Amino acid sequence: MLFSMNVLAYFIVPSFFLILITIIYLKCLSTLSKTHKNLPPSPWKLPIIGNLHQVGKDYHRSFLKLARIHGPLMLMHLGSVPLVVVSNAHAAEEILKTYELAFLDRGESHIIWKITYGGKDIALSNYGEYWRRLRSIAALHLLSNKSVQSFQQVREEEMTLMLDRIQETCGSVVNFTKLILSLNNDVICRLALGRKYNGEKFNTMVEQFKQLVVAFSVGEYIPSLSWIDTLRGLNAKSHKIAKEFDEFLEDIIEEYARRNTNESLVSKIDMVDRQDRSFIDILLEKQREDESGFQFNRVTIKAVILDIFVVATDTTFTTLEWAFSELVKNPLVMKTLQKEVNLIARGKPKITEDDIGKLEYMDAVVKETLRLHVPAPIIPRASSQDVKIMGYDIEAGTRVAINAWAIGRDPAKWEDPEEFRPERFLNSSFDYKGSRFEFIPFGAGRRGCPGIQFANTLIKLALANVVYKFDLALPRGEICGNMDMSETAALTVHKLNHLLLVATPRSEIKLV
Ligand code: HEM
Repeated sequence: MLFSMNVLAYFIVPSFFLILITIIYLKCLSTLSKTHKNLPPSPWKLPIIGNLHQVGKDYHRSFLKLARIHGPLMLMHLGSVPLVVVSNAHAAEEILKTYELAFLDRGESHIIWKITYGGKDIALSNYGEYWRRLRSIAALHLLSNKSVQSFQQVREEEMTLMLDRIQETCGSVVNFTKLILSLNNDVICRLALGRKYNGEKFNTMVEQFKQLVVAFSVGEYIPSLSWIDTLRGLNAKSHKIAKEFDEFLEDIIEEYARRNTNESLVSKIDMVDRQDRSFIDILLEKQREDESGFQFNRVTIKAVILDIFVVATDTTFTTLEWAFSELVKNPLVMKTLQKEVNLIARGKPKITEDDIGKLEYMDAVVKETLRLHVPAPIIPRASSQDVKIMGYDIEAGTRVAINAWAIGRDPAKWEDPEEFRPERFLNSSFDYKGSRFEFIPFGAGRRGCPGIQFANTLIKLALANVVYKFDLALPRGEICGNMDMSETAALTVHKLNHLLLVATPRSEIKLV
């Protein structure tokens, strides 16, 4: 007993204090080194929730409001998650170009990961070999110029259907929002899945999926409170939607796989040469061909299709909706565009895809729409290493939100930024790829959008043909200048209220 008391007195107690002092010392050292870091300016924050209370539903606006006080590179804390918000072209250039390699990840997001097979798609997978392989398959075989051209017939057929629907309204009110939405969905379904899916069940499934992508998850920012998500039913809901989508895609892929197995070798060769193969056809073929050991399985195919479906439909649809709205709101712009389209069409019944490249003013109208109504207001990235940006330390694992919406209307770069003036893009060096960082609707660099050509072709084809064939006006003689342009933030920034227009066929005289 005496011996054990001695051991306690001479060894254990001093050792315990020694360990305690070492821990405290190391903790102090790490805090000291952290505080010695030159972190970007931050808004004040509350315990546990950090800056969450300062971010509204239209987060791009909340971020800009705070950036006006704290600067173009601002560090926030959403719960326990550090987030750097980038709000001007110079800071965006540092992230997307100068130190691009440090910012090629997306960061992991609970709910989205659950419904996208754990980030196995192109848009969410972190930078690395898996992403590189997927991205190159998409760029070379799904979204290349050649591939986009091969779907010309699908686009033109769907566009003709839309024009016929407008024609049938005989000058009464048309819901343009619904028209554009169905044009987009039908084109993308036919390209990605091989046929149209637009029944009530399918539309609800897509809508619920999009809502989940932007659903606020408490557990994501405050892990200790993740039980709230379970209580709110968010986890169950995401599980249900993921399962529904998975079964839907699984059935389609299985149908394709069965069909391919039954086909003779000759018809398989025919398939490769066919111009209208769907993305599933192409992906299954890439899976069969792959001998590199690349992890290309059913899940990969489903994730890629899901990706394209979600990113392609909403962004392209939103751009068209805003473009038509701005054209109606600005009659002079509409007139100039109609003049250009008439000149190129020379009385032909329709504008074709071959005409589109000649429409310079149209290009400026699309760019101005994307500047003022950038569909994806925030470009998400994450840092994979410690790096210094504009003299500030950004730690590895920090999420980054590039506020493309704020950058597109920065008065330091744009004269009268709130005005819709396509002329500012005429004879300018702006392209869609983000070579000038005050205009980055498609992001920039290695992770920039691979769907630019795909989106642009459909947007310009639809715009050109509608304004060529119809004069558009607001219903009940409403005045264009007072047009409702309120926004709502969902997966992308939409018009809050549907776009209702009256379309009058243009007379033959006006078309030549
Ligand atoms: C107006 C239409 C569109 C806009 C404004 C848009 C915008 C964007 C933006 C901002 C990004 C992130 C870029 C970055 O991190 O630098 C992105 C990524 C992506 N977009 Fe688009 N997009 C559009 C249409 C499309 C279409 C039609 C497709 C496919 C058919 C598509 C496929 C993708 C994919 C796969 C990615 C992920 C790229 C990666 O992470 O490597 N997008 N898009």
